[in-house]
Amino acid sequence: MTQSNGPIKVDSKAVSQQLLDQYDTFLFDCDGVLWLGTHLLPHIKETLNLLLTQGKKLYFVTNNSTKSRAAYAKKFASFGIDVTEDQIFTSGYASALYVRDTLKLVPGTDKIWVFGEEGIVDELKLMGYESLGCNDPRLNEPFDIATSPFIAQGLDPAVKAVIAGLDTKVNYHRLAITLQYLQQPDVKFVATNIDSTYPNKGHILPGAGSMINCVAFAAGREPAACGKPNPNMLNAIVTAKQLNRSTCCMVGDRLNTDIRFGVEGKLGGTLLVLTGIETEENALDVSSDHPLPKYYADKLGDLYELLN
Ligand SMILES: O=C(O)[C@H](O)[C@H](O)COP(=O)(O)O
Ligand SMILES: [Mg+2]
Repeated sequence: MTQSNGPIKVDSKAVSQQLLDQYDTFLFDCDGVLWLGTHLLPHIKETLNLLLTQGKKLYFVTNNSTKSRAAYAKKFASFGIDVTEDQIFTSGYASALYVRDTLKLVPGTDKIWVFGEEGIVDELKLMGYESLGCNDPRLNEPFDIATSPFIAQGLDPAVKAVIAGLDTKVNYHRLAITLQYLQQPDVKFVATNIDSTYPNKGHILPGAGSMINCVAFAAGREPAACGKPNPNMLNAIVTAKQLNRSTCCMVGDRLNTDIRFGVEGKLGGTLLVLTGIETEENALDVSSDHPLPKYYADKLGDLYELLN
């Protein structure tokens, strides 16, 4: 059933075709839209192929910073989906761009402390930056102020920024040393993204924002958050790919990141899918603090199923 005022549900062949006809470019969120962890959602491959056969351009815009763009290309390949690195944008990449283009840190001289995973380190490395923290095995040791090498050796004065993101190895040692850097007033504080939760198969798990808030609260500081809905991330994509915003559609599973990104970024359309974070009730809640999508669907694969 479609709504006359508010989001239109993609629940018929006509609406599915109407949606496809309006846009020449689709920006896809990944977690909760394409997959849940290592589980590919139904008819994703078929939907992407359908769009390609209709001549659409496809880009993938994820707030998940745990993998680099190169690692994501491999993840797509593992599902038998042919996506190249230059179609992928991550919040880790957006954070590295921020360090280089806004903070203007000097590669080879300035270092970055990473409270997060490899995806951030790899993107920084491509820009010539050395990072500390992340998966340094010494951080896996239980924290003891008397024995922590990070406390004993003191802070590295070359560290000029902390980048914080989703860290599935989070522990007190990582939190404690990250806080030491954040107590330095000249060390900038960068967050990959603000997602409070992360959808996996059958479970909603703590997201990057929940971990970042822990160190932000301890430090009494507010980070610059680089992923969706930050317009700088969209500007970077629009410029790199020379996109016409009015013919782009953002597809996501979260209102306060994906749909806000599309609406405030003045993209022609937004499609919310219900395979991740949001429910149908949220999608239709006109009293919501967040912008509502133009369209919503139970799942992305419905675009394909309704047309076949
Ligand atoms: O907490 C996180 O980092 C996010 O919940 C998650 O990984 C977001 O990924 P996206 O849905 O943007 O692909
Ligand atoms: Mg998502």
